[in-house]
Amino acid sequence: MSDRSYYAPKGGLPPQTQLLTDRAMFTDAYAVIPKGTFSDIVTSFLPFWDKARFWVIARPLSGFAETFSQYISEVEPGGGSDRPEIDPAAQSVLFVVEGEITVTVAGKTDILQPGGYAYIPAGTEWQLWNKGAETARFHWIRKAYQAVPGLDAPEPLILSDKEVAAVSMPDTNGAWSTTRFVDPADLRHDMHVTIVTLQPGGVIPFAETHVMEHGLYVLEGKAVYRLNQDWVEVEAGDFMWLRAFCPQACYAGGPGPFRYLLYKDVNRHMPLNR
Ligand SMILES: NC(=O)N[C@H](N)C(=O)O
Repeated sequence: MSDRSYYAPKGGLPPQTQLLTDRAMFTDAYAVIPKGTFSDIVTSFLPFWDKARFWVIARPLSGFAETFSQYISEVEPGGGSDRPEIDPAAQSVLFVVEGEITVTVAGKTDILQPGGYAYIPAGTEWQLWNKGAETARFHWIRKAYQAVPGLDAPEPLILSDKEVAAVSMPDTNGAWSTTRFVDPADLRHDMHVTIVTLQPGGVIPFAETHVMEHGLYVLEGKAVYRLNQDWVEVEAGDFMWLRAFCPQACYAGGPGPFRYLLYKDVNRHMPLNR
């Protein structure tokens, strides 16, 4: 551990006069972790990382029903890791929101800036360092890869949201669109991380109720989101975790686009009880 002061909480709490707990929610069907709650005292540190801290915003809870973990990751200049992952079963998606990270995946190095996306297959050697002058912030989403006999493992991907066209959802005339980093027809993948964009006034017009679990991190804008039987106001910086079959819909009520990073488990059979 090079610099111990980095690992101490720096303060950064809301003032004693302010109560920000009203929007945080944890229910059987969903959780809302609003941005005001990502304070210094709720961070995690991880083995083999330097000058890095993580807000764990999703993790498998029951050990069976939930599929993924998601971290908001913060790496100071000069920080990073030569051994970021310790679980050979874990595949990862990285998505940069601030600053710049240098990522080497299977010996190939790329620099990712805001909007940068990396898919790192399970069992792949990778390294990540912040060689820039600013603190870097990125999402790190991990899922145990479900291999299927007869299907090859997917290869690494490095992309940016600027080079992937958003595709309008059917019959919405662009009011609701999705940016897909992975071809939905590529069944080697068992998780998708996409960007969903709703234009002002755009809606998800019915309560989607499906087996896929979600992590939703709001990148931009404001909306009211239907989570199970509740309508919840959300804005940029908030996180929502939705269990399988949690009904969900949305109304983008802010003056600008509403965009979120969406995790979804896909393309696999469900385990059966024997
Ligand atoms: N809440 C969502 O954005 N859900 C997506 N339509 C989805 O499940 O793909």
